[in-house]
Amino acid sequence: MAKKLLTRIQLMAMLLRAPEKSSRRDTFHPDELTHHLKSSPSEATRMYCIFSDPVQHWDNAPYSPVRQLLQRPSGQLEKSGVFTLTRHRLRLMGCSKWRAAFNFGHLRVQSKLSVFFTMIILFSYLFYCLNGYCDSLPRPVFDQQTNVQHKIYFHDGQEASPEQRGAHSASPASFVREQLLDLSNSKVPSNNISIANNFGSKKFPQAIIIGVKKGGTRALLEFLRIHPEVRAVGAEPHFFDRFYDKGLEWYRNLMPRTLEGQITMEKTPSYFITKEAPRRVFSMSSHTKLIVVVRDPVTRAVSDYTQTLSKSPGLPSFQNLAFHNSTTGLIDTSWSAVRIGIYSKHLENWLRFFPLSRFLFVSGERLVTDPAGEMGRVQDFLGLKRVVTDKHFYFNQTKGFPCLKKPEGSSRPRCLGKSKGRPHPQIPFEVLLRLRDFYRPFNLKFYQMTGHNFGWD
Ligand SMILES: Nc1ncnc2c1ncn2[C@@H]1O[C@H](COP(=O)(O)OS(=O)(=O)O)[C@@H](OP(=O)(O)O)[C@H]1O
Repeated sequence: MAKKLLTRIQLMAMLLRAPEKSSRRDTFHPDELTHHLKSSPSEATRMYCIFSDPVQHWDNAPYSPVRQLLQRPSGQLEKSGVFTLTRHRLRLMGCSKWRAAFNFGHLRVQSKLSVFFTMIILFSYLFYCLNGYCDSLPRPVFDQQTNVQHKIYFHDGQEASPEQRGAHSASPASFVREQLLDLSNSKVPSNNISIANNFGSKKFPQAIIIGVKKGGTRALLEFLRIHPEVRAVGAEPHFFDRFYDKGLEWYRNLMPRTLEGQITMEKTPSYFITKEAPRRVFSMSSHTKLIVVVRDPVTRAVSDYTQTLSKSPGLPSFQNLAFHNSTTGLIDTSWSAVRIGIYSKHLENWLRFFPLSRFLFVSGERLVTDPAGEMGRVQDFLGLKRVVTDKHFYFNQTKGFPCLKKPEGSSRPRCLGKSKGRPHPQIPFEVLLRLRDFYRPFNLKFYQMTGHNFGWD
């Protein structure tokens, strides 16, 4: 038993070895060769013999057993022949290179066991994939949900402040590492690589969640992904702001495959504040549906700051960044955390290309207090059946947010990751008040533009 196991291991090692040089032809005797050819077939392995010079080997193999084996049914000798032989026999024939595969028909119990275990591993892998877990292989797409410093730098095309920049490792490698880390931390199921996804085709998104940063965009996307007719990229592609020069085909390739009737989606909240984004999206398709998750700009700014602070603990205080001068109370609109919240300004830019009917404004607050209600509106807007309903949500007391009973690709309940729903630092009341005053006219304008009072004032 042990000996046979050893032989098997030797054989395995042999198969894994680099191609060998043939042994010299004059080292064998015809009788010896015949003896080898008669040996037990159970030891046999299907060998693919590749001759460096087939004609020469043919000429130099005058012994009939060898000749029979080498000769193809057509009588022609080919560069690559298939034989049932042991390694030793192949050496004798002067194979210069060879490859091998197990001849299952001849395997004994131990081998069958190893085949059995291999099959178990394969089936487990298949099962795992079909459940959507194996599609998180590294892809050329980046998620920005917790990549704070990166977002400060790129989110609105503005450079970060020196402190923020100092904390940010701007190298592409670290960026990718952070992005992948973020994806794995948040356990966001992604859709790109999956055995189950090999059907359908990759299409440009018909609907995009274009904003706003810290509005609740991740929650919305994850809720939507429960819908069987929605397929979405898990990570944020950032095509229309950062990677536009990669071209539309690059972008389309990031998309998951969809079947007839399914909607392709993506979310990149920085599109909303990117000047060039409306024109770019429009030139991809003027029919693109645009979803904007908006949240009270004051809370949004604090949320944005909280995220930055979590990555750069040495960050100046909120009020230091929010005000040009704390005594005059002049708001610094060049700080992205403040500027993103001027929704009416950004919307104006989009309305130059898209009619209002192409937009859906989702309330970030209602997405927390009434996720099913808000999801109903979203599904209607996308022309989908109302599949995602209140039965999909439960309120997690510890998290303080609604969570999914059964997210996509999982049978277990799941809340969003730690980067969502972080406790905010205490900001002085008068600072918040001043900021609220600042936003009021912009909010009113935004209510008028959208025909929806979000009740932030
Ligand atoms: N269900 C649920 N679970 C957790 N968090 C939720 C949920 N619904 C909305 N939110 C709010 O989403 C805020 C983060 O917004 P985004 O996902 O748009 O952030 S990001 O721009 O992608 O970084 C996040 O902001 P913070 O509370 O400041 O962390 C949440 O308030």
